[in-house]
Amino acid sequence: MKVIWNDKIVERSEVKIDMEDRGYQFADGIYDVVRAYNGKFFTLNEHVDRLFSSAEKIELVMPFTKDELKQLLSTLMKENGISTGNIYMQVTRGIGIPRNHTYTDPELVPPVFTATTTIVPRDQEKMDQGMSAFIVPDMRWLRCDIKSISLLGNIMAKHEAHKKGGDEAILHRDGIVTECSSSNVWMIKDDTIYTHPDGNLVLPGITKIMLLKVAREAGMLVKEEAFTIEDLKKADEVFASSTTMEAMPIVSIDGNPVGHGQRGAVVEKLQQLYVDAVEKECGQ
Ligand SMILES: Cc1ncc(COP(=O)(O)O)c(CN[C@@H]2CONC2=O)c1O
Repeated sequence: MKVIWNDKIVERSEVKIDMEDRGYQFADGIYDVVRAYNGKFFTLNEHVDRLFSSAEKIELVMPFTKDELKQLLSTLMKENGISTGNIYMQVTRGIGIPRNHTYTDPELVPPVFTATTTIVPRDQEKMDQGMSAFIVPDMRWLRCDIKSISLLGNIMAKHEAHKKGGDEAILHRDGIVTECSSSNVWMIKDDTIYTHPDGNLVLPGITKIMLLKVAREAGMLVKEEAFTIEDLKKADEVFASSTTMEAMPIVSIDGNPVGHGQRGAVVEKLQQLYVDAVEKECGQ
């Protein structure tokens, strides 16, 4: 498998990351994950726009234009012969010698870009069966809108859930549900769909944007409104959304069944609407 290292497509073994790269020492960097189906990217523009938005928020100067990046990503997908799979891409602020908290000068120190591909078919069985989640306090910082590689808060939360046998962690701040450790979270009550509004407490998920769009186009009632842990426990259906999971039912929370303990009709409909949107953009 080839990878991207800065502006070149190379063998993975050729990549050399300096031990004083600020991404390695400070997690001073950003990332994004974009998915392709049938060899075509889905919502590539939205993901590239978000990556550039994250860069702007941390004053990181991107090393190429959006079009140059899209071209590079398309070439990598073709070189690796990816039909249905993901690209993980990240940018760090580059090498900081000597180590210092203040930012390196982008005129002197180039950022470091890397991207890798993985072949990941849709996990239809998991999407049918659903996953389990545990509620974990959201201990992250207050700029969760930035897709940062500083993910300790996220991975520690997911680890808490895994230790209890769960697939995902549902995060809350003083009882208000925000999102999951690596996905947005939604609940359905009396056929109304709820998810936390965008802002500094959640990542503005691209899958979330797409689900809001297709749900509203289908005449479904959707509210971008925060809800509490108590609301969540009384929900008829709960699901998570991300580029890699699409709309993934959550059928148990803290070991207790959600609704009837299986995927509900609203989530199943949303899954199909999302698949239809994918097939419209990427073909069958
Ligand atoms: C904290 C968090 N919230 C929400 C989302 C959903 O965003 P998208 O709908 O744009 O994917 C992600 C995606 N996390 C990516 C998706 O796959 N792997 C990841 O780390 C995430 O990490």
